[in-house]
Amino acid sequence: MLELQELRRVFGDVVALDGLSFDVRRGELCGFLGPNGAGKTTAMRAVLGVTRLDGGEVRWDGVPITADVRAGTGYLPEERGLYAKMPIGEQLVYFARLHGLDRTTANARVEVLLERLGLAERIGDATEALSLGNQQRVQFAAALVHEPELLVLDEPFSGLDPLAVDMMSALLREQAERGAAVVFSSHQLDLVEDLCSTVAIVNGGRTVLHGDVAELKSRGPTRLRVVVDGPERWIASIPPEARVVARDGDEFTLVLDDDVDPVGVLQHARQSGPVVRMSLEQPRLSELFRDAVGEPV
Ligand SMILES: Nc1ncnc2c1ncn2[C@@H]1O[C@H](COP(=O)(O)OP(=O)(O)OP(=O)(O)O)[C@@H](O)[C@H]1O
Repeated sequence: MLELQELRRVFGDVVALDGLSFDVRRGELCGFLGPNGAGKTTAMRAVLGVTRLDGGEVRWDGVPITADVRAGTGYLPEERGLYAKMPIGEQLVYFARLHGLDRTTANARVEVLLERLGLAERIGDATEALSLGNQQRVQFAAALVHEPELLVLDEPFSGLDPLAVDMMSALLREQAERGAAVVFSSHQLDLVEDLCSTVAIVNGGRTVLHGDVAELKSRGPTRLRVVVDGPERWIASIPPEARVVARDGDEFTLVLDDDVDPVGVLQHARQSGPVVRMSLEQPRLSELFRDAVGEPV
């Protein structure tokens, strides 16, 4: 398991990490979220030892992370780095070999990965001949070609088309399923909600929400979606414990305080006119994010 414990990093007047803590277990796919400047890149760089810490500790399997573990980690850095002139297949085999794979295994892995990422035809092309999105696919392949136990990816999905997002999502899921601890930063909250088992949300260098996605959603406030025929009279008398957070024509979304009985709210609505449709819903991750961070993404 990867543990970030009370990480602290200061750049001049800026406190980039202010006691940031969370952990990622093997088999877990963790979305690392936070507004711009929240400290995600700095924290990931600290995990890899690319930036030093002013306090706190990164641990792997219960002990301070070693240079060997760092060297074996699959890392997609913010500043992407591929050899511009080298054919992508050769390059990936080279990275795999650096991580100790024999040539046959390296070749086989690279072939499969390029196929899975829709780049099989481009195996002999130089990086610089590829579009930026395709270069990113190659960079992504470079991070996981050696099947690392720990994968740390800085915004792997940014700027990718939906097909690439699907391909990379499937590969990331498989990495976690084979037992790797996977953490990646993203601003794509719906994608993270679908893909990740856990999330860590940071703001101002501190963790403001961390845990299992399903559990966090179930703990969030209940939402009631109601379609009422002729709702004007009802709206005027909705109790303050049931706040209308969205309206689309006759469809209302209400957030209910914990102690409010949705049935009571419904009965109240029925007195104003026929209720055409109603459903109880859990909050979206984007709402939990906004609540935790206190501002829009
Ligand atoms: N090398 C540096 N020198 C000075 N300040 C830095 C440096 N690196 C990061 N910072 C500052 O630390 C804070 C955290 O930055 P960081 O890049 O970790 O945020 P982030 O969460 O990755 O943001 P984004 O979502 O925009 O990528 C910011 O205020 C940033 O300006």
